[in-house]
Amino acid sequence: MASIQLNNVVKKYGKGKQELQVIHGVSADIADREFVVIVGPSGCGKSTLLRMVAGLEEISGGEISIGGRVVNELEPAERDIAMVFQNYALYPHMSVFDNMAYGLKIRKMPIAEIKQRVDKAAGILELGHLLDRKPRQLSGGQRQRVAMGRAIVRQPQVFLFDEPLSNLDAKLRVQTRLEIQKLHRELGITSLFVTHDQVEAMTLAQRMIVMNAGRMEQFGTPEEVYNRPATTFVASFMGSPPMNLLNHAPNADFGGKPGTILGIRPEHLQIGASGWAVQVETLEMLGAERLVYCRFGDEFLIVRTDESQATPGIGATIHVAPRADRLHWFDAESGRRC
Ligand SMILES: Nc1ncnc2c1ncn2[C@@H]1O[C@H](COP(=O)(O)OP(=O)(O)OP(=O)(O)O)[C@@H](O)[C@H]1O
Repeated sequence: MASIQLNNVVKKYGKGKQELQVIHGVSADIADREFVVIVGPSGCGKSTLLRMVAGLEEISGGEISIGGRVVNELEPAERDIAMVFQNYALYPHMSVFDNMAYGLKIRKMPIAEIKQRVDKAAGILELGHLLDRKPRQLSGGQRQRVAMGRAIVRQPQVFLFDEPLSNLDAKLRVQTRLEIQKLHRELGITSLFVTHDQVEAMTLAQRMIVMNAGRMEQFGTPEEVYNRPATTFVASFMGSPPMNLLNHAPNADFGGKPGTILGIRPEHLQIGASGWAVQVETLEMLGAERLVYCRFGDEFLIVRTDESQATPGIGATIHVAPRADRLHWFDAESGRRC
């Protein structure tokens, strides 16, 4: 059993005048066997949070527990975790087998058991035919699988992934994403996965932690985060193109109170005979779907349509109506969902 508890975790770098707080009290309960993605823009503190769980960064305040045991003071090797990094960190002069076996050898595990574990991991990751190769003789995707194999053979309580797919091309990322999902289904090891890519987060996560500037904005399933974003930050970070956030123009039409922001996703706006009069500024043709960028008073509105609708011309005035059951309201000052 390896749940992970983050209890008001704080991280500060530097001392005195140089002090910089980068994590501002993050709390989250991650269940045994759960796959949780930490997502947020560059610099929001997601790697720092992961490295604190790993024991690679000291914790400035709060508590981290793994499997019910407080690990604040424990060395990385004592935490029963395995980490997969973005740059794979393979030993170039060692074969694939030796790269996967290395961590077990230094723990003085009997060679027969090492062989059995490496063979099993190589089977799961389809690396069996590559065990004699050196890393330079592998593709990027294969190297990434070796890095995962090295984590698997340890049979840890927890997997920590730090942007492991960011060096792969688009096609390989999708494929490796599917492999990681399969791996998690088969092994059921509690996993924390860091990415700045919201598509990766939506597709991999059972639940996700959305971070912004060192704070947790929301912790929920992909559906919750997409359908009920807790803040304007989450609303605009998750979803491409982002949710439209309108400050004033149409609020009164829907009984919006002063000091509120109306959120509406581009796919929940319908072009028709009635609704808000907006002016088309640009169009983006994305194969099956189209994005219509409109000027709406002094605000901007993105509408997502498809080939079933006539494409409006640039400069035209069109009418768009939001789906009344898909409106989101946020407090203008705090940005929090009302
Ligand atoms: N050793 C350090 N000393 C001082 N500040 C640091 C140190 N390491 C990271 N930071 C700062 O902490 C903040 C969070 O960094 P972190 O690497 O966790 O962000 P991130 O969300 O993982 O970003 P990225 O996606 O770019 O890797 C940043 O502002 C960064 O500049």
